[in-house]
Amino acid sequence: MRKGKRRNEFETTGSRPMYKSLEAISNNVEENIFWGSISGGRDDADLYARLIEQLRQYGKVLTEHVGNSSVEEDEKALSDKEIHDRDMEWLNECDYLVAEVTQPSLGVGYEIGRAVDLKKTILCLFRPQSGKGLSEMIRGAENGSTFIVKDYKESEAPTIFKQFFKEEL
Ligand SMILES: O=c1[nH]c(=O)n([C@H]2C[C@H](O)[C@@H](COP(=O)(O)O)O2)cc1CO
Repeated sequence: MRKGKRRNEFETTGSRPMYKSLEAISNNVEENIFWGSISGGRDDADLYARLIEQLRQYGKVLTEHVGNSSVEEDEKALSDKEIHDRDMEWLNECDYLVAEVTQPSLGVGYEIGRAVDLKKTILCLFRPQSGKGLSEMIRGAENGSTFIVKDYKESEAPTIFKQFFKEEL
């Protein structure tokens, strides 16, 4: 697990931030978030599910629904406001954020902006082989510490996650 140096300003070594869920505090688990396109297009949904599976090694993934093939149907049970407010609550609770940004998504872009504002630690993953381009507003936010952008192939994801969670990226 990652140690102190990239912790956001609300966290201090040895104590849990106040906004974490009681479950996470009592079980002493990291809570992480995975983001990927939903309304923006589901072409990469199977990839999201595989990445989420890998992320489970590093703590609880609060947003597992992003990889579910039935997510659009499932989320119909909630209002837009409920989805937004739930996701913002998870954002407040979480330790680290991973966004697959190859498929452009307004929601993912919005969430990344909110996460930056909350001084969270963010990893954005982009696949150049897709032939798509990544927004300069994402690539240009890279700071080598709390906002990491990695061009990758799926086969490289395990190593990238290992390095990210060990603070070696
Ligand atoms: O039903 C939803 N549930 C949900 O959690 N989201 C969040 C999680 C995703 O990372 C992100 C996707 O945004 P978009 O739908 O604009 O592609 O927004 C988005 C939607 C649909 O907009």
